[in-house]
Amino acid sequence: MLLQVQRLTMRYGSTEVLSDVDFSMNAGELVAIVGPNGAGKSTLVAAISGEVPATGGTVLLQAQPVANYSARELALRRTVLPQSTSLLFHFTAYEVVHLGLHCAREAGADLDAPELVAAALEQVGIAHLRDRYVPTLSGGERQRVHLARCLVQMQASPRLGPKLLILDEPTASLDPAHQHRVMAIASAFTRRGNAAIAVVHDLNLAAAYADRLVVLNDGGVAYDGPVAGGLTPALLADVFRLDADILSHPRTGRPVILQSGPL
Ligand SMILES: Nc1ncnc2c1ncn2[C@@H]1O[C@H](COP(=O)(O)OP(=O)(O)OP(=O)(O)O)[C@@H](O)[C@H]1O
Repeated sequence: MLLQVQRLTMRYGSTEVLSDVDFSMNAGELVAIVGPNGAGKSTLVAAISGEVPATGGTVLLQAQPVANYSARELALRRTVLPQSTSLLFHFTAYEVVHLGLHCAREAGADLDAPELVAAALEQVGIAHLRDRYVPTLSGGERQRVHLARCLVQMQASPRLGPKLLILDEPTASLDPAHQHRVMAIASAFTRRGNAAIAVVHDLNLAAAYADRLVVLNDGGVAYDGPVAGGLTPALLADVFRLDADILSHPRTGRPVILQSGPL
Protein backbone atom coordinates (compact mmCIF):
# COMPACT_ATOMS: atom_id res chain seq x y z
CA MET A 1 0.00 0.00 0.00
CA LEU A 2 1.50 3.36 -1.01
CA LEU A 3 -0.61 5.50 1.32
CA GLN A 4 -2.54 4.61 4.44
CA VAL A 5 -4.52 7.17 6.41
CA GLN A 6 -5.53 5.61 9.69
CA ARG A 7 -8.08 7.14 12.07
CA LEU A 8 -6.98 10.62 11.06
CA THR A 9 -8.36 13.42 13.19
CA MET A 10 -7.64 17.07 12.42
CA ARG A 11 -8.56 19.93 14.70
CA TYR A 12 -8.08 23.68 14.43
CA GLY A 13 -8.24 24.97 18.01
CA SER A 14 -11.27 23.30 19.48
CA THR A 15 -12.96 22.69 16.10
CA GLU A 16 -12.68 19.16 14.78
CA VAL A 17 -12.56 19.25 10.98
CA LEU A 18 -11.84 15.55 10.31
CA SER A 19 -12.78 12.70 12.63
CA ASP A 20 -11.33 9.20 12.44
CA VAL A 21 -10.85 9.22 8.68
CA ASP A 22 -9.56 5.96 7.16
CA PHE A 23 -8.40 5.92 3.58
CA SER A 24 -5.71 4.14 1.64
CA MET A 25 -4.42 3.91 -1.89
CA ASN A 26 -2.19 1.81 -4.08
CA ALA A 27 0.25 2.75 -6.79
CA GLY A 28 -1.59 2.98 -10.10
CA GLU A 29 -4.62 4.84 -8.72
CA LEU A 30 -5.94 8.32 -9.39
CA VAL A 31 -8.25 9.23 -6.53
CA ALA A 32 -10.48 12.30 -6.76
CA ILE A 33 -11.46 13.89 -3.47
CA VAL A 34 -14.66 15.85 -3.64
CA GLY A 35 -16.94 17.46 -1.08
CA PRO A 36 -18.67 20.73 -0.30
CA ASN A 37 -16.80 23.88 0.76
CA GLY A 38 -15.32 23.44 4.20
CA ALA A 39 -15.62 19.63 4.14
CA GLY A 40 -11.92 19.27 4.99
CA LYS A 41 -10.44 18.34 1.61
CA SER A 42 -7.46 20.71 1.80
CA THR A 43 -6.96 19.75 5.44
CA LEU A 44 -6.86 16.07 4.45
CA VAL A 45 -4.28 16.62 1.70
CA ALA A 46 -2.20 18.85 3.99
CA ALA A 47 -2.08 15.98 6.49
CA ILE A 48 -1.30 13.42 3.77
CA SER A 49 1.53 15.57 2.42
CA GLY A 50 2.98 16.00 5.91
CA GLU A 51 2.59 19.79 5.72
CA VAL A 52 0.29 19.86 8.75
CA PRO A 53 0.77 17.35 11.57
CA ALA A 54 -2.16 15.08 12.39
CA THR A 55 -4.03 15.92 15.57
CA GLY A 56 -4.75 12.22 15.94
CA GLY A 57 -4.19 9.04 13.94
CA THR A 58 -1.46 8.27 11.44
CA VAL A 59 -0.55 8.90 7.81
CA LEU A 60 1.77 6.23 6.38
CA LEU A 61 3.59 6.85 3.09
CA GLN A 62 5.46 3.78 1.81
CA ALA A 63 4.68 2.21 5.22
CA GLN A 64 6.46 4.97 7.20
CA PRO A 65 4.70 7.76 9.12
CA VAL A 66 5.00 11.00 7.10
CA ALA A 67 5.99 12.68 10.36
CA ASN A 68 9.18 10.56 10.44
CA TYR A 69 10.51 11.71 7.06
CA SER A 70 12.78 14.73 6.75
CA ALA A 71 11.59 17.48 4.41
CA ARG A 72 14.01 16.25 1.73
CA GLU A 73 13.00 12.60 2.08
CA LEU A 74 9.36 13.64 1.70
CA ALA A 75 10.19 15.79 -1.33
CA LEU A 76 11.65 12.73 -3.06
CA ARG A 77 8.45 10.71 -2.49
CA ARG A 78 5.56 13.09 -2.87
CA THR A 79 4.86 16.44 -4.42
CA VAL A 80 2.09 18.94 -3.87
CA LEU A 81 0.55 21.36 -6.32
CA PRO A 82 -1.25 23.82 -4.05
CA GLN A 83 -4.42 25.78 -4.89
CA SER A 84 -2.39 28.87 -5.53
CA THR A 85 1.32 29.47 -5.53
CA SER A 86 2.86 32.64 -4.23
CA LEU A 87 6.34 31.95 -5.61
CA LEU A 88 6.55 35.18 -7.57
CA PHE A 89 10.29 35.72 -7.54
CA HIS A 90 12.13 36.78 -10.64
CA PHE A 91 12.70 33.32 -12.12
CA THR A 92 11.90 32.11 -15.59
CA ALA A 93 9.49 29.21 -16.16
CA TYR A 94 12.49 27.01 -16.96
CA GLU A 95 14.23 27.97 -13.70
CA VAL A 96 11.15 27.29 -11.57
CA VAL A 97 10.63 23.86 -13.16
CA HIS A 98 14.32 23.16 -12.69
CA LEU A 99 13.85 23.74 -8.95
CA GLY A 100 12.02 20.40 -8.92
CA LEU A 101 15.36 18.65 -9.37
CA HIS A 102 17.14 20.27 -6.47
CA CYS A 103 16.10 17.82 -3.77
CA ALA A 104 17.46 14.94 -5.87
CA ARG A 105 20.66 16.66 -6.88
CA GLU A 106 21.52 17.21 -3.23
CA ALA A 107 20.77 13.53 -2.65
CA GLY A 108 23.41 12.69 -5.27
CA ALA A 109 21.15 11.66 -8.16
CA ASP A 110 22.60 11.58 -11.64
CA LEU A 111 20.10 13.44 -13.80
CA ASP A 112 19.93 14.72 -17.32
CA ALA A 113 18.26 17.84 -16.02
CA PRO A 114 17.75 19.95 -19.17
CA GLU A 115 15.98 17.09 -20.90
CA LEU A 116 13.68 16.37 -17.94
CA VAL A 117 12.79 20.04 -17.57
CA ALA A 118 12.14 20.48 -21.29
CA ALA A 119 9.96 17.34 -21.37
CA ALA A 120 7.86 18.54 -18.41
CA LEU A 121 7.37 22.00 -19.96
CA GLU A 122 6.29 20.28 -23.16
CA GLN A 123 3.95 17.92 -21.31
CA VAL A 124 2.00 20.75 -19.67
CA GLY A 125 1.93 22.76 -22.91
CA ILE A 126 4.17 25.69 -22.00
CA ALA A 127 7.41 24.92 -23.84
CA HIS A 128 7.02 28.27 -25.62
CA LEU A 129 7.00 30.10 -22.26
CA ARG A 130 10.26 28.62 -20.93
CA ASP A 131 12.17 31.92 -20.88
CA ARG A 132 9.31 34.09 -19.60
CA TYR A 133 9.51 35.39 -16.04
CA VAL A 134 6.94 33.60 -13.92
CA PRO A 135 5.42 36.77 -12.35
CA THR A 136 4.50 37.93 -15.89
CA LEU A 137 2.52 34.77 -16.68
CA SER A 138 -1.25 34.40 -16.39
CA GLY A 139 -2.69 32.45 -13.45
CA GLY A 140 -3.31 29.37 -15.60
CA GLU A 141 0.14 29.51 -17.20
CA ARG A 142 1.74 29.86 -13.78
CA GLN A 143 -0.24 26.91 -12.46
CA ARG A 144 1.12 24.79 -15.32
CA VAL A 145 4.69 25.89 -14.56
CA HIS A 146 4.25 24.54 -11.04
CA LEU A 147 2.67 21.32 -12.30
CA ALA A 148 5.75 20.84 -14.50
CA ARG A 149 7.95 21.49 -11.45
CA CYS A 150 6.02 18.78 -9.54
CA LEU A 151 6.43 16.30 -12.41
CA VAL A 152 10.17 16.93 -12.57
CA GLN A 153 10.46 16.56 -8.80
CA MET A 154 8.80 13.14 -8.96
CA GLN A 155 11.25 11.92 -11.61
CA ALA A 156 14.22 12.93 -9.54
CA SER A 157 14.48 9.75 -7.47
CA PRO A 158 13.47 6.74 -9.59
CA ARG A 159 14.98 4.28 -7.13
CA LEU A 160 12.65 5.24 -4.29
CA GLY A 161 9.56 3.42 -5.53
CA PRO A 162 6.12 4.74 -6.46
CA LYS A 163 5.56 8.46 -6.00
CA LEU A 164 2.49 10.40 -4.89
CA LEU A 165 1.30 13.48 -6.78
CA ILE A 166 -1.07 15.60 -4.69
CA LEU A 167 -3.13 18.17 -6.55
CA ASP A 168 -5.25 20.58 -4.51
CA GLU A 169 -7.78 22.10 -6.90
CA PRO A 170 -5.29 21.99 -9.76
CA THR A 171 -7.78 23.15 -12.34
CA ALA A 172 -9.18 26.24 -10.60
CA SER A 173 -7.52 28.77 -12.91
CA LEU A 174 -7.41 26.68 -16.06
CA ASP A 175 -9.54 26.86 -19.21
CA PRO A 176 -11.62 23.73 -19.96
CA ALA A 177 -9.13 22.08 -22.32
CA HIS A 178 -6.29 22.58 -19.86
CA GLN A 179 -8.43 21.23 -17.02
CA HIS A 180 -8.72 18.00 -19.00
CA ARG A 181 -5.05 18.09 -19.85
CA VAL A 182 -4.03 18.32 -16.18
CA MET A 183 -6.27 15.41 -15.21
CA ALA A 184 -4.94 13.38 -18.14
CA ILE A 185 -1.37 14.15 -17.02
CA ALA A 186 -2.22 12.96 -13.50
CA SER A 187 -3.79 9.82 -14.94
CA ALA A 188 -0.73 9.14 -17.13
CA PHE A 189 1.48 9.63 -14.06
CA THR A 190 -0.44 6.85 -12.26
CA ARG A 191 -0.11 4.53 -15.26
CA ARG A 192 3.66 4.79 -14.90
CA GLY A 193 3.31 3.02 -11.52
CA ASN A 194 2.69 6.07 -9.32
CA ALA A 195 -0.40 7.43 -7.59
CA ALA A 196 -2.23 10.75 -7.63
CA ILE A 197 -4.78 12.48 -5.44
CA ALA A 198 -6.73 15.36 -6.93
CA VAL A 199 -9.05 17.60 -4.93
CA VAL A 200 -11.59 18.82 -7.46
CA HIS A 201 -14.86 20.71 -7.37
CA ASP A 202 -15.85 19.82 -10.91
CA LEU A 203 -17.66 16.52 -10.48
CA ASN A 204 -17.65 15.83 -14.21
CA LEU A 205 -13.89 16.19 -14.31
CA ALA A 206 -13.59 13.78 -11.37
CA ALA A 207 -15.97 11.36 -13.07
CA ALA A 208 -14.07 11.53 -16.35
CA TYR A 209 -10.61 10.70 -14.97
CA ALA A 210 -10.63 9.24 -11.46
CA ASP A 211 -10.23 5.53 -10.77
CA ARG A 212 -11.81 6.08 -7.39
CA LEU A 213 -13.88 8.74 -5.70
CA VAL A 214 -13.64 9.81 -2.05
CA VAL A 215 -16.48 12.06 -0.93
CA LEU A 216 -15.83 14.05 2.24
CA ASN A 217 -18.67 15.50 4.26
CA ASP A 218 -19.22 16.52 7.87
CA GLY A 219 -15.70 15.57 8.92
CA GLY A 220 -15.83 12.06 7.52
CA VAL A 221 -15.84 9.91 4.40
CA ALA A 222 -19.36 9.80 2.94
CA TYR A 223 -18.30 7.53 0.07
CA ASP A 224 -15.11 5.75 -1.00
CA GLY A 225 -15.29 3.59 -4.09
CA PRO A 226 -15.76 3.48 -7.83
CA VAL A 227 -16.85 6.71 -9.47
CA ALA A 228 -19.98 5.17 -10.97
CA GLY A 229 -21.33 3.94 -7.63
CA GLY A 230 -20.63 7.19 -5.80
CA LEU A 231 -22.17 9.75 -8.05
CA THR A 232 -25.83 9.03 -7.46
CA PRO A 233 -28.61 11.63 -7.35
CA ALA A 234 -29.20 10.67 -3.70
CA LEU A 235 -25.57 11.32 -2.70
CA LEU A 236 -25.45 14.58 -4.65
CA ALA A 237 -28.61 15.69 -2.89
CA ASP A 238 -27.43 14.61 0.57
CA VAL A 239 -23.84 15.85 0.43
CA PHE A 240 -23.90 18.72 -2.05
CA ARG A 241 -27.57 19.82 -1.75
CA LEU A 242 -27.61 19.54 -5.52
CA ASP A 243 -30.49 18.55 -7.79
CA ALA A 244 -28.83 16.48 -10.51
CA ASP A 245 -29.31 13.59 -12.90
CA ILE A 246 -26.61 11.13 -13.81
CA LEU A 247 -26.20 10.19 -17.46
CA SER A 248 -23.67 7.98 -19.18
CA HIS A 249 -21.19 9.62 -21.52
CA PRO A 250 -22.06 8.39 -25.04
CA ARG A 251 -18.41 7.84 -25.97
CA THR A 252 -16.58 6.94 -22.75
CA GLY A 253 -19.38 5.37 -20.70
CA ARG A 254 -18.26 7.48 -17.71
CA PRO A 255 -20.92 9.17 -15.54
CA VAL A 256 -21.93 12.67 -16.57
CA ILE A 257 -23.60 14.85 -13.96
CA LEU A 258 -26.36 17.03 -15.29
CA GLN A 259 -26.93 19.72 -12.68
CA SER A 260 -30.33 21.38 -12.47
CA GLY A 261 -29.63 23.61 -9.48
CA PRO A 262 -29.31 23.72 -5.72
CA LEU A 263 -31.88 22.01 -3.50
N1 LIG B 1 -5.89 27.37 9.67
C1 LIG B 1 -7.16 27.19 10.00
N2 LIG B 1 -7.63 27.64 11.18
C2 LIG B 1 -8.93 27.45 11.54
N3 LIG B 1 -9.84 26.81 10.77
C3 LIG B 1 -9.43 26.35 9.60
C4 LIG B 1 -8.07 26.51 9.15
N4 LIG B 1 -7.97 25.94 7.92
C5 LIG B 1 -9.19 25.46 7.62
N5 LIG B 1 -10.07 25.71 8.63
C6 LIG B 1 -11.47 25.31 8.66
O1 LIG B 1 -11.51 23.89 8.50
C7 LIG B 1 -12.62 23.54 7.69
C8 LIG B 1 -12.11 22.70 6.51
O2 LIG B 1 -11.32 23.52 5.70
P1 LIG B 1 -10.66 22.99 4.36
O3 LIG B 1 -9.92 24.11 3.75
O4 LIG B 1 -9.92 21.75 4.66
O5 LIG B 1 -11.96 22.62 3.53
P2 LIG B 1 -12.13 22.30 1.97
O6 LIG B 1 -12.99 21.11 1.90
O7 LIG B 1 -10.80 22.22 1.33
O8 LIG B 1 -12.92 23.58 1.51
P3 LIG B 1 -13.02 24.35 0.08
O9 LIG B 1 -13.81 23.47 -0.82
O10 LIG B 1 -13.79 25.59 0.43
O11 LIG B 1 -11.63 24.64 -0.40
C9 LIG B 1 -13.31 24.82 7.26
O12 LIG B 1 -14.43 25.02 8.10
C10 LIG B 1 -12.28 25.88 7.51
O13 LIG B 1 -12.88 27.10 7.87
